[in-house]
Amino acid sequence: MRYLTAGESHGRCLVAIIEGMPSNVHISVDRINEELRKRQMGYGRGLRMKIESDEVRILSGIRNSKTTGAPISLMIENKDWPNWEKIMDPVVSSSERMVTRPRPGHADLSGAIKYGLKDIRDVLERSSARETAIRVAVGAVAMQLLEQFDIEVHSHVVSIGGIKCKETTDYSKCFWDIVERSEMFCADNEAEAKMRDLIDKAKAEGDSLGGVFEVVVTGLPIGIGSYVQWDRKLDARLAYALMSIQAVKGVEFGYGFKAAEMPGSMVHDEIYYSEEKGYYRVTNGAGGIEGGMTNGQPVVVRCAVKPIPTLYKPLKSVDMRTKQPVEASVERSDVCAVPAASIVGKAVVAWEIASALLERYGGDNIEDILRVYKEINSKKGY
Ligand SMILES: Cc1cc2nc3c(=O)[nH]c(=O)nc-3n(C[C@H](O)[C@H](O)[C@H](O)COP(=O)(O)O)c2cc1C
Ligand SMILES: C=C(O[C@@H]1CC(C(=O)O)=C[C@@H](OP(=O)(O)O)[C@H]1O)C(=O)O
Repeated sequence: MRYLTAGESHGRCLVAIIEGMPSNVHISVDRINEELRKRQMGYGRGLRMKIESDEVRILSGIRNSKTTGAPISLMIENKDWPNWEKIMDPVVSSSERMVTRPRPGHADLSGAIKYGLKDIRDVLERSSARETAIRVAVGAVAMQLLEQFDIEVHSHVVSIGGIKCKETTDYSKCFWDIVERSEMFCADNEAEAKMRDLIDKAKAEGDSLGGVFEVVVTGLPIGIGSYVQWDRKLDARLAYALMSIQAVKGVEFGYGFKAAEMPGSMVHDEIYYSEEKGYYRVTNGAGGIEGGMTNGQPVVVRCAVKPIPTLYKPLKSVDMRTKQPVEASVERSDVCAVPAASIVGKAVVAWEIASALLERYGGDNIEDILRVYKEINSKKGY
């Protein structure tokens, strides 16, 4: 499967085209909108989230709530568009609110130089994480394919600005209920309260914060992904997808960077076999992936998100018109978007897992794929 997105942050809308989705998969629009709603949540977001109330419109490829096998096109309208219509007009030129003071940490400076753009607006409009709204819609379609196989994708906030949640490896349904009830997607109320205070402090000081989120995929069979070619390794594909999220600066699986400090005897997950379970493990240091393939354990991947680049107390910059020292531009911004990023993470992981699953079990319609899937996975051992 593949998809592309288009659209500017303050343009009319965002769109995506999905290609290669099998037919007869039941798709609930409410389920997509639920993910879109969650992406808008999280303490620390700016005023833009009060303007937007994202809802997907399905333009093609789904009829009577089922995929037809044809390309699926999705659209989300920007409610902010009427406020930007003059500035963003595709035909009539406007020099209103030109941006010439690049923000350190954003795409502004390199983007303007690379594309030869005088107005940084032409960079920020597309580099903006507004684009992640449509990626979440795409991911919510992939999640509904995975649900046919009882594969679930979840995410939660692990830390913000250095404040960490209690560690957990309990990925039972009840854990997810707790996370879903929290505005910050954090399962630790005490930590969440401290995170909110820290966000208030950063906001008052004109600063911003980053953090860490974790995505967990449960219900996976052995053998999704492959070791035979570099670009088919599932961990590599997931890392690529996650690193493509605006502000994600690090990815680790299982014990991740900690494994580099531990002996092999404590890192690797010993192998057991029983008639009832087949091959199984009792630990998950590998984060569910060995040799670029799922090993039957939950996939556990964490992402480091850097602090938001736009600061209300701006950093030093240079005006690209005059080359004089100035303060970086600031229009409006989030202070912290780690909870939102965790929902985007969940979406891109769902997409990669769904794509790799289809490569493993093939088929043009969901019934054929499920038949092959059940036949292969009914064998407990080899
Ligand atoms: C959900 C989300 C919301 C974001 N909101 C903002 C924001 O309000 N202001 C800002 O400067 N950056 C924001 N960012 C981060 C920038 O988009 C990102 O840092 C920028 O595109 C540069 O890309 P890079 O950080 O991956 O190098 C956000 C990121 C995410 C994931
Ligand atoms: C619009 C979204 O996030 C935006 C991401 C973003 C950036 O630079 O990445 C900058 C801000 O844009 P604006 O200046 O319009 O407020 C955020 O609000 C969104 O997440 O839907």
